[in-house]
Amino acid sequence: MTIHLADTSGDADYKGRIGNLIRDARKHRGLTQLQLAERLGTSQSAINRIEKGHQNLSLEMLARIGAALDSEIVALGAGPTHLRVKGPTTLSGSIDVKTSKNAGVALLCASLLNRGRTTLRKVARIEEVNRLLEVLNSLGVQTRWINHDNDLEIVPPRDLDLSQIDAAAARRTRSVIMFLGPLLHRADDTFELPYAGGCNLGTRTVEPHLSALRPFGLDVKATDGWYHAQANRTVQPGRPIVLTERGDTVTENALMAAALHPGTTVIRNASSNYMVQDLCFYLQELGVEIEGVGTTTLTVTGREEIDVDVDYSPSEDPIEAMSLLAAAIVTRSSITIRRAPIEFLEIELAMLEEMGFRYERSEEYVAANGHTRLVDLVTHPSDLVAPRDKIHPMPFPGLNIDNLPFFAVIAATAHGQTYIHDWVYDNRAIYLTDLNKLGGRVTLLDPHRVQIEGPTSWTGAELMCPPALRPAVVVLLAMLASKGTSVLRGTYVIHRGYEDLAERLSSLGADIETFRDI
Ligand SMILES: CC(=O)N[C@H]1[C@@H](OP(=O)(O)OP(=O)(O)OC[C@H]2O[C@@H](n3ccc(=O)[nH]c3=O)[C@H](O)[C@@H]2O)O[C@H](CO)[C@@H](O)[C@@H]1O
Ligand SMILES: C=C(OP(=O)(O)O)C(=O)O
Repeated sequence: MTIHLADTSGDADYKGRIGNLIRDARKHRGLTQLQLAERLGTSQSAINRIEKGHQNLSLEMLARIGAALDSEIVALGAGPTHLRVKGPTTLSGSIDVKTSKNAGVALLCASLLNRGRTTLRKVARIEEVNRLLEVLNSLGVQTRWINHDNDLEIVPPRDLDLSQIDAAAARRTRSVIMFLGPLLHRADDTFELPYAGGCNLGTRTVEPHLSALRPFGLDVKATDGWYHAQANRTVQPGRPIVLTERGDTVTENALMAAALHPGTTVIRNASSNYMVQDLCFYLQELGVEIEGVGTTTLTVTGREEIDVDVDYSPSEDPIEAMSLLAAAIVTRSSITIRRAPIEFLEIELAMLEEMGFRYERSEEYVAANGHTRLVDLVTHPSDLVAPRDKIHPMPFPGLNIDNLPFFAVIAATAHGQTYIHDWVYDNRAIYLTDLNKLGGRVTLLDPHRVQIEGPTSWTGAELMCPPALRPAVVVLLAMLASKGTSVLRGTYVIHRGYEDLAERLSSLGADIETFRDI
């Protein structure tokens, strides 16, 4: 993938300017061209060409140069990125599923419980994680990517300082709400957090979080864009905490509050979803006792203080695995999806089988967290038919709500009419009608239900990313199957949850270019 220009100054001029920046940064670091080449595993003549502006540079190479020179100037952070997709594509080859966004963000929040060093292995290097790292850094937490495997080291300070919190970063992610559980124990009696942000999926209540934390003595009022929290540490849960919704992050907040509460807490109607399980396994490594992992009743015996150097490997992302399955299905491709967390995909695969999807799966093996069952999946081009019944999500072990949008693009390739019922989010189904701009026939019956008529003859078009992660990826996948050139603008929303998705699809044979307006 190559950076292209949308301005009039010309490609050569742009490459020359980048080359100058790299030369200046190298000199500033006191390195010779040869020394920089050695750091990058390339030749001195390649560095010479880059500095002279005679070399096309991939974003990955620019990132590596930035890391080698410890220099922001080649990070090219400014301006939105867009994708240009040429189709239709047939994919081939193998791809590994990366670790999940949702476990990643939960574990970053949970690291605040620990006074010791947390090392997280192969963390998804995505914008959602970057925003949380910015917030953690602003509290005085030291974080460091320690190698090219995306292993991340987190060292909290003795005392957290919330006075300089990076509110701008915090407001771009909803996950910051999971700071409440740890901060209840680690902050002053009175503290403030900026309102949580994230994708535009309609109203997402925070009330279940507040009522789950109230039994631990946390009282939160929301005014002027801030949560004003008051912790009364003499209050302890006297009876089981019954969640009113089986939410993932609310369960995680309750777990984190319970982890530093030295008594035993019972959490009922807990989510047993994948990210909650990863959090439980991490907390167990910290010495917190948890019974019932994978069920809806969690019994947690916390600790007065946690000060452990811990090493944990979050598991692979079922939503990324589903995204890759959808990519294979809509492009009628045979690919191998390695490291798919099968226990969180079983219902999705059963539904796909009912629609006529053909695939093979390997023997199961265990993820690096020592618990989650993985398989390799080999997809085959399949003629799909619409399912007889509606497709709808349920809390785990149901069809995952974040996987539901992928069934829209899959249904659009199937013969017949498919109904999809998203009872969870007020706004997400609406964005699925963006598929119509590429030739889809998606009818919004009401804000929660769509009817999809297939099969579709996809045609390339230019559109903005819908302001929601999964629908944006769904549009990108339809573009892979679309005839001609498509442009997808403003892809931050995709980078929020996927690491190098365009590059990785390109490595399977997709024709995708990233470009910016500068
Ligand atoms: C960082 C993270 O882990 N994010 C996930 C988490 O967000 P998170 O846990 O923040 O999800 P929310 O609490 O916002 O719940 C999502 C929506 O579902 C509704 N709801 C949820 C549970 C329930 O039993 N009844 C009910 O009505 C909520 O009111 C809300 O409208 O869970 C969502 C639902 O699985 C996923 O889409 C998100 O990817
Ligand atoms: C809705 C999602 O996540 P978040 O909770 O980060 O908005 C998602 O992953 O699709």
